[in-house]
This record gives sequence, C-alpha cells and structure tokens, in this order.
Amino acid sequence: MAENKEKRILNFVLQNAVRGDPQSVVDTIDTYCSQKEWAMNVGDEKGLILDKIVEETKPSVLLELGTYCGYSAVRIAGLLKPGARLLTIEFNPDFVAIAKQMIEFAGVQDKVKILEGPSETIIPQLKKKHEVDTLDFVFLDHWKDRYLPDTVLLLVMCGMQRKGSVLLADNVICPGAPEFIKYIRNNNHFKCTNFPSHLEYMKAKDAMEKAVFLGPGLESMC
Ligand SMILES: CCNc1ncnc2c1ncn2[C@@H]1O[C@H](/C=C/CNC(=O)c2cc(-c3ccc(F)cc3)cc(O)c2O)[C@@H](O)[C@H]1O
Ligand SMILES: [Mg+2]
Repeated sequence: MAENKEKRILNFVLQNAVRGDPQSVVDTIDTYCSQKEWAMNVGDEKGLILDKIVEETKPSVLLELGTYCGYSAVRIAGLLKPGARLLTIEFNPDFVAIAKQMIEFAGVQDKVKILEGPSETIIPQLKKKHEVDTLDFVFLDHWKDRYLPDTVLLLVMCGMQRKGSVLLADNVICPGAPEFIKYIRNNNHFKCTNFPSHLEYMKAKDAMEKAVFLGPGLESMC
C-alpha cells in the first residue's frame, strides 16, 4: 500500500508506543502530529474536553462518525466501563485498515467495533444489524457538512437517541459546521453547551459543541 501520512503515524505508534496501553498510543500520536506531520485527530487539548464529557456521561453504547486513524476511538475506549462498547463508522478502506491496527495495538479491540461504509448507509442498519437500541453518546468528527443530515438521520429516522443522550461535535469553529450549529441551538429538544478550545496541534481557535437530547416532547406522544 502506498506510504502515506496515516501509515507513517501508525508505524510511529507501532515503534514507539506501549502495546496494550491506550494512553501511550494517544500520547504517541499527539507527539508525532505536533512535531512531525499535522493530522486531523481531535488532539490533546480538545481530547481532555472529550474525556471529561465521556466520563460524566458514563455511556454504555457509543457511536463515532469518522474513525480516521482511530485516535479518538482509542481515547474514548480507554475510558469506558466494562461491557460498554463503541461503534465507529469509517468509509475509507485505507483508514479502516490503519484504525484497525491502531485499535488492536492499544488493546481496546474488545470495546471498539469499526463499521466500514458511509454513515448514511450504516446508521439505518444500527438497530437491526448491530443490535443497538438507543445511543448514549455520539461523537461527530466526520465531514462537517454531514453533521446535520446524520444527526437528523439518527434522531428522526432511526430514533437512536433517548432522553439524556449526548451529541458531541468537533470543529464547530474550524473548519466549522454552521448548518448543524444553527439547527441544534434552535431545537428546543436539545440543551447545547459550547466548549471553546484550539485546533489540534495549532494556535487557531476551535470549539466543541455538546448537545443533550431532552426527549421527544409531547407532540410525539399522540
Ligand atoms: C459522507 C459522510 N459519511 C461518512 N461516513 C463514514 N466516514 C466518513 C464520512 N465522512 C467522512 N468520513 C471519514 O471521516 C474522516 C473525515 C473527517 C473530516 N474532518 C475534517 O475535515 C477535519 C478538518 C480539520 C481541519 C482544520 C483546519 C484546517 F486548516 C484543515 C483541516 C480539523 C479536524 O479536526 C477535522 O475533523 C475521514 O476518515 C473520512 O474518511
Ligand atoms: Mg475533528
């Protein structure tokens, strides 16, 4: 397979991180991407916000959109209670192969399942094919113009969210997800909180948005 940045990141981890230690894998990727080659991992600063929100939510069933190299999948998996599981969707087969090796090296393969394919195809399959009832936590970090359609798909089409489900979106400033932000902040079934931070490995401003689903509301009771 062609030598590319993602392969170089994986090889750096395989050669420098501690096998079976998720924190070591995360720290090693951060070292490589801050010193050698920038990559679109959520990174160490926004990663701490992610950690805090995962820990306070105590989720059992989690979904991530946009696995990429597996950085946030490893980071999240390292925080999960026994029996909790993370499903992560990725449609680029080269990135699936990289992330699979990253997740296995970190020793979290029993907590993380990579679902290969486009989110718009996989999400409707979650209930029947992947035995998901509702999702406790969703991390949005794929193409930014897909945050809104996939949130609507998860919520409206597939009823994947329950009262208290948490949506966490990366990059709501840089590159930005304006349609998603406009929708979610004006939807009174969500309580939104913005977490200002910085773009991974850079000084540019960025932020994450947390949206807690408040429940379907009376109209759906009829
Ligand atoms: C088609 C939608 N469905 C999808 N289904 C499954 N996987 C998908 C999907 N979209 C994208 N993906 C995958 O998610 C990943 C895409 C992530 C997109 N992220 C960004 O563009 C991004 C970009 C930046 C950024 C910020 C500033 C810059 F100057 C340059 C880049 C920073 C970030 O933190 C980012 O997350 C890839 O692995 C891609 O293959
Ligand atoms: Mg991102």
